[in-house]
Amino acid sequence: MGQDWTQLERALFDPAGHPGRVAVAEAVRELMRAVATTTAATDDELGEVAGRLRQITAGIVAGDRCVRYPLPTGPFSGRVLGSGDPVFGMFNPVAGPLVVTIEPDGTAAGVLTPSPLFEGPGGAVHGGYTAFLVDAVMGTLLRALGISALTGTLSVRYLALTPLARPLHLSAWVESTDGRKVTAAARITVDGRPTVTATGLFIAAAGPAQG
Ligand SMILES: CCCCCCCCCCCC(=O)SCCNC(=O)CCNC(=O)[C@H](O)C(C)(C)COP(=O)(O)OP(=O)(O)OC[C@H]1O[C@@H](n2cnc3c(N)ncnc32)[C@H](O)[C@@H]1OP(=O)(O)O
Repeated sequence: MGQDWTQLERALFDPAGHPGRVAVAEAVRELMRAVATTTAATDDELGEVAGRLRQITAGIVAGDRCVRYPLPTGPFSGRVLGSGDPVFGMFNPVAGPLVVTIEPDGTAAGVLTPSPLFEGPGGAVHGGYTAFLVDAVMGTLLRALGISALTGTLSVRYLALTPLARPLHLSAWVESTDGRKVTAAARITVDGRPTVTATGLFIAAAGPAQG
């Protein structure tokens, strides 16, 4: 494996260097969950909250893109430190954030308890969301292995409903490489039982890595 992310990149990426941005993202995550699930607040109360929230938003001033720090091109190992991306990003309220570690054996392992915001059929996790997670873990693993690649084809097999409010254990590994085509695989396990398996055919960049 390459050099440890913690030595080379932490100063640039560590969310500890941006406590205000991390705190506001976490507060908004909690807000989104409360808004989507509350049965206690009345419609009038929520209408009044909407007005206050719009004032806060106006004070923050939205941009066009998420704030993210440049990705290392790899190889790297250890805990993935996300900034603005929608899966790992400590600055992104939509992100879990998923905590993923690149293991010394060249695999990825992570854990996330999904928010009710991603509820799908049967009170379980939405299948599009689990597909999103496995794609991101495989893509990040490739990045950690020094391969800058985009997903060409993603195949997801849903073995069983993935329950909400339980820790999802994600893992990913590389199956094979054929020129620019890299096949990775991933799995989601809940309480020791696999609920999702996936295969990703990733196409490595022909030119220099993109951030
Ligand atoms: C801190 C946090 C870190 C975070 C780190 C970030 C990780 C995030 C991970 C998220 C991953 C994503 O969601 S990525 C976003 C979703 N993906 C995309 O938007 C990709 C959109 N598609 C494209 O840009 C393009 O079609 C590419 C790059 C996939 C391929 O175009 P290309 O580079 O011109 O490829 P081309 O020369 O035509 O083909 C090369 C070979 O690949 C095959 N090939 C080409 N396309 C495909 C395909 N879709 N599926 C299968 N195979 C394909 C061809 O048959 C050929 O095989 P042969 O003839 O050589 O045998």
